[in-house]
Formats: sequence, C-alpha cells, structure tokens
Amino acid sequence: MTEELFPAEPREVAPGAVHLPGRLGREEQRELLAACRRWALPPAGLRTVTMPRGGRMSVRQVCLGRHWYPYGYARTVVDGDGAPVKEFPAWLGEWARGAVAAAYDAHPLPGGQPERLAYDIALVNFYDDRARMGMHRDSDEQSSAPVVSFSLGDTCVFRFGDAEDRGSPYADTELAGGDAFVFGGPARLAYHGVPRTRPGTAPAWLGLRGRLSVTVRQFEPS
Ligand SMILES: O=C(O)CCC(=O)C(=O)O
Ligand SMILES: [Fe+2]
Repeated sequence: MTEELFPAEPREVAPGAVHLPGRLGREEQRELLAACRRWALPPAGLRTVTMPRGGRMSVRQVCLGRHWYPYGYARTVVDGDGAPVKEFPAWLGEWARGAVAAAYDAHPLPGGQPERLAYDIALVNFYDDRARMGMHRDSDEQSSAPVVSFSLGDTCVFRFGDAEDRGSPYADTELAGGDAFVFGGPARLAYHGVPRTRPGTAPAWLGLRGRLSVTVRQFEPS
C-alpha cells in the first residue's frame, strides 16, 4: 500500500490523532480521484464557499451525504444550486473504518477501538496552488465518531492543535498523496488547518494538479 520499500508506521501526532502514511496504494488513489471528478460535476458539484461575513474560502468544495455550509448540514445545496446532495458511497465508509482500525491498533485510544461507526458524510476539498484552510474545528456533526481524511496529489502542511483554542501550540505534519489522518477521542474537536500546500509535488502518474482531501465523518450518533 505504499510507494516506499519500507512503509512508514502510523504516527501519533496528539492523543487520538494518528497519521497513516501511504494508506492508499496507487490503484486506490486513482479510484478516489476518478470518484472526486464525478462528484465535482454539477448538479451539487464543486463550489466556492462564502462565509457569513462575506469572505470566500480558497478551497473549492463538494459534499456527499449531507451538504455542509457555514455552519450546519442540509440535504440540498442551500448556498448553491439548490440540488440534492450526492450520495455517500458505502465503500468510502469502509475505507474510513479501515483507517480508524489501523490508527488505533497502533496507538490505542483509552476507551479501545470505537464501535458501530456508521460513516455517512464526506467533504471533498480541492486546493489549487494558493489555497489554504484556516484553523477550525469540525464541530457541526452530532456524532463523536473519529474524522478520517484521505489526501491526494500535492503534499500539504497539516497543522494540528488542541481542542482548547485556536492559538494553542500545534504540530505540523506533512500529508502526502495517499496518506490518511484520523482524529477521534480526545482529538475529535481539536483545531486544525492547512497553512499551505507544496505545489508540484503530486506524483506524475496520478494526473492531478493540486491537492484533494476527502474528509469522512458521521453525522448522527449510531
Ligand atoms: O484538507 C484537509 O486535509 C483538511 C480539511 C478539513 O479540515 C475539513 O474539511 O474540515
Ligand atoms: Fe476540518
């Protein structure tokens, strides 16, 4: 599942936050990219998100399962073309559950492996060379299930703090294409963001210019 001769081991960035380098192999990365390209098409396709005070997010986004807008979830693209949100595919939930199991086998949570994970939503973010994402918490879900992100294309700097406040100490991790990152348990509501990507670092064989992230979440408690 990796480009390297010796795959890097899962690494705990903070309690409950685990980086899984090389989680997706080439075929899975190609498959996920092809799916992102289908999801990006209208209706309910890739859009620019406008924040309540009028600022625009520099990433472009498409949602699956439920539509995220600042700050809530809806069944339709309430701040866009109004179309019903695209379906969340079962296989993506399987991928997310697999990443959670791998992360917490390597770095157990105090309460053990999370049970009855029923992933049902995903946010796909497209980063061009200048896009970034400010520090924020993923707090619009009612479930405390771990969030799982999958990265494709350019490497990025992923900044991970704590749940206390936006300005707390943080750790920077380089997330490369094919990596996964799981944050649950004590890290579920930690502040995180993407201060920059590293343009031109996507592997040539993938055929993507820029970076995609697919963050998988569970909306309601199961
Ligand atoms: O692009 C990433 O890796 C992070 C995305 C993120 O934090 C989010 O979608 O809430
Ligand atoms: Fe987030």
